[in-house]
Amino acid sequence: MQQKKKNGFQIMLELLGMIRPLMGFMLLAILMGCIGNLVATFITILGGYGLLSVAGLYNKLTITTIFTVIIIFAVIRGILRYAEQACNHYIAFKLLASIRHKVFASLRRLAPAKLDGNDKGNLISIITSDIELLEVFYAHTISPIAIAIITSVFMCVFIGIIHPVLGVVALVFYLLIGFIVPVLNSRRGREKGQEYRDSFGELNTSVLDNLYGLEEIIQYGQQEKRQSCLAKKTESLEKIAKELKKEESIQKISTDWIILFAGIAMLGVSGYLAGQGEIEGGMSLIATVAMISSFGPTAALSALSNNLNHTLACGNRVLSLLNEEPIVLDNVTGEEDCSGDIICDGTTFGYENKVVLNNFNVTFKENHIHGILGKSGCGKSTLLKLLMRFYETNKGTISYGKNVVNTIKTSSLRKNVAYVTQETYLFHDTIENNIKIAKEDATREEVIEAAKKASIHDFILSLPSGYDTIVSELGESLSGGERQRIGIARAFLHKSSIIFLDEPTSNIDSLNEGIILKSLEEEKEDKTIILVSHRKSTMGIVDHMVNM
Ligand SMILES: Nc1ncnc2c1ncn2[C@@H]1O[C@H](COP(=O)(O)OP(=O)(O)OP(=O)(O)O)[C@@H](O)[C@H]1O
Repeated sequence: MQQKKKNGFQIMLELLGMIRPLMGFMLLAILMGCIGNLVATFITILGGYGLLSVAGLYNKLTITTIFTVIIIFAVIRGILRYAEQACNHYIAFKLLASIRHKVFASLRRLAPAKLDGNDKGNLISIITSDIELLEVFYAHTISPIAIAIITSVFMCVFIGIIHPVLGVVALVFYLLIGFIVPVLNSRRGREKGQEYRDSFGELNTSVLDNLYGLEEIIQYGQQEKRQSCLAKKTESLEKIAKELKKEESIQKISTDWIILFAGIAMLGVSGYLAGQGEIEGGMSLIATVAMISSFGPTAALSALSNNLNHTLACGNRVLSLLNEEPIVLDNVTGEEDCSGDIICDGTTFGYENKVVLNNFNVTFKENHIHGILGKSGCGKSTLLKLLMRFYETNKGTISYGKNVVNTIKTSSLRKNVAYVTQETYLFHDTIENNIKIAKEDATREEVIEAAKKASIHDFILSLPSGYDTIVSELGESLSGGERQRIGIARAFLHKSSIIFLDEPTSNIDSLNEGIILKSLEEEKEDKTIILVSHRKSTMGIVDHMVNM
């Protein structure tokens, strides 16, 4: 899957676009955050006024009033903080659920062609951890940015009322901490953030690869090599994580240092202004306290830039998946009729730059059994995939009767064609449900009838719970031939007028093969069957042979 190069701002805008339905909650969170943070700042400022009052330098409010207001502010701060966080998390988890739906819909749209050969580990890390990390963006990024801007403007005005020069000093430091440090920091760490997410996906792919190939690894003594390969990937991930942590430390140290310097600068400038008689001496203390105590939101913004690289890299991977264009678009309004001969007319097709079929012509007559022979890799399975419209031809046409395949409604095509692939995948469910995925409303009798035709009924009855046996309980103990026969039972149950079978009997003994072939022959009266096989015995039943 191709990831588009986008800058952080573009990614943020796209992620923000998704928040529209929950805008009310977001504004509420920002409002509560602003009031909460200002209240927290004013607790310290009021403390400053309290000190001045005790020293006899301030007399507009009594110390009791100041103390009472501080307590009220503290309670308000607690309530608002809780409500703000609740609001942000409500938005984040609602959005994560909706993004997950969109990602699954997108995978459905892209399957099978775009997902063919795609590294599944990477997809898994997008679906799980990348989406999960977007929580940071929705719950801990958007409102802090807005809160930092609003509270900083408010504090600049407050300090500016004491003296405009002090307002400008405050503005300079807010900009330094809330804008310049995060921008520089995220610029340094952007590539690293993307690199970290990509390496994480690669590690997932490797782990999956090793788990699937466990037997081959043991058989050919590849354990050490594979282990060292995994260790290398883990080490490189750790290296990137360390570098990101280093950037984070630099950011933290520089922010703390600037806050300290801001306090000193404010004290110096306000002290100078007090010395010049421009402001009262006590106001110098208030301006300094206001400056130091108001850095919470801007400092949080600065700290955000560490995670922002990670978050935006995740956002980019999720958005790339959502925006990916499928190779074949489903036809939702087309023809329903798939009856008639299946005709390939000048069919030409290639994967990327590799031509597999070149001007291929054939007619598969209706209600006949057709065999396809050809050396390995010549394109037999590819032809079946084209007939299923998993891919589209580059030139020439494929038609079912009078209808060209891409004018046929995709759901009709799927309903009218049963396709047994070389690998039958069994889901973690009962044997019955595994067969019933071909026809969800099938009765037990229909399932048994299909299983008998596929010569798997007796085997199923020999299992501890028969048709109710859970496949995962059997683990790997189902043989290749048993899996294949379950796949064939699905095709019989599907009750479609067309059946494509790709090497259906490659793992099946001749006795069971005989039963299946006999069942297929019985079906041919009203079915078009296309069989790909290297086995002479299987080809014995075909009416028409195509040599590719
Ligand atoms: N998704 C894909 N992307 C790129 N190349 C592919 C893809 N699928 C198959 N191929 C290539 O296309 C060619 C035809 O593959 P195909 O599976 O159709 O052959 P086949 O005749 O069915 O082989 P076999 O008899 O071994 O099953 C092969 O060279 C294969 O490597």
